[in-house]
Amino acid sequence: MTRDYSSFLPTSDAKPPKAAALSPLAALGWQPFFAQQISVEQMEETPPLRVTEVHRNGLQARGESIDMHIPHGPEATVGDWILLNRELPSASEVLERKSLIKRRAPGRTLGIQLIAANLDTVFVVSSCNDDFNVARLERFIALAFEADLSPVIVLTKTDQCDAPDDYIARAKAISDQVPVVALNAKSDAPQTELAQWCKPGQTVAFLGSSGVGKSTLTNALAGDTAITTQAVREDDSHGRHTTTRRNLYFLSSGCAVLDTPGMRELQLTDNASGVAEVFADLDELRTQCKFNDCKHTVEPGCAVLAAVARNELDPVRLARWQKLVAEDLHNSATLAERRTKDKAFGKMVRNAQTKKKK
Ligand SMILES: Nc1nc2c(ncn2[C@@H]2O[C@H](COP(=O)(O)OP(=O)(O)OP(=O)(O)O)[C@@H](O)[C@H]2O)c(=O)[nH]1
Ligand SMILES: [Zn+2]
Repeated sequence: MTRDYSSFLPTSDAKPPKAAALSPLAALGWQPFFAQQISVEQMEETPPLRVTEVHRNGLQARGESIDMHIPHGPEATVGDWILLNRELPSASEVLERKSLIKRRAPGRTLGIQLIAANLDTVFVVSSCNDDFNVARLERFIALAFEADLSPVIVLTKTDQCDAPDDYIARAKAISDQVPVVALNAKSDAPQTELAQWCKPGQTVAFLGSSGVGKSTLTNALAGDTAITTQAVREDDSHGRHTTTRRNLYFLSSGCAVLDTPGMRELQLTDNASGVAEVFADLDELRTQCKFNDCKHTVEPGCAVLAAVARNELDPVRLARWQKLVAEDLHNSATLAERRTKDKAFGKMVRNAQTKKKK
């Protein structure tokens, strides 16, 4: 039997297939992961809204034909989905997150800052110049892995650099799980080079220090979508006002982009598995050390030090790994201590109150 496949072949006047039209919610990044958390009745009663901005006095959130301010209440960050409580918006519920980027709050000794929720891809941006710093890239990548995200390294300003290949090689050496893209952010390159991660219905973000080209990349992806960078005034840890921004933009292509301010200080906390994933080889090697609690400094039978001695491991990279592990342990421990103290204090207060009532 001969089969006729002609109906599957493109006809001579075939036009390129159009991107499937997204529903209004899908265009905001609504995905099956969120839909399965609520019933159709709940969708009507408490419509889902996506948090597009975080302000000092609340959140800005958008849904189907809704764009509104939500007063403080839900513990949400940019990218979160909340179920709007129409009577009491501040009591709106936050849906379970697909991914969450957090860091230790800068300045303050304790506390966690939620940076972005429900991203699909995070672009870790650095430039082919003095900004380039392997330790900082590893830090951002550990943060992304810990957040359940697949990171991509983007190296900008290739047009201002004589030897971008050197930067590209160093970036590629960080992890074989992380693709590296090098480009001139001010050209057409971002649209094509980043296209595979910026599909309709996806949410992406750019993370990196100030001046590496995050806004330039956002604008390049936006094409003709007008993007106005809105400055948001926030209190910093010392009660001073600082101008920051963290906005989620919805591009006409159907992709959502989060533009974050430059982050130089990035302290990891509760990030052990993210660090282990970046340094997967070292994490494997350490299991072969003679002692379980080996610090890989002077111990006999240390498999890590043996690899250094055989020139199979760069001691500088080892030092970076040890620093991140130590920092994460320290920050996670102080936070856990604080939580225990808070609990103990709460109990003491409750006890005192019950005694008073008696
Ligand atoms: N030549 C060249 N200039 C670039 C490139 N990427 C960014 N720039 C320029 O670098 C400067 C900083 O870029 P921004 O996009 O504002 O950097 P940012 O990361 O958003 O910085 P913050 O807003 O401070 O976090 C701007 O003047 C850009 O035009 C690039 O690939 N090539
Ligand atoms: Zn060891």
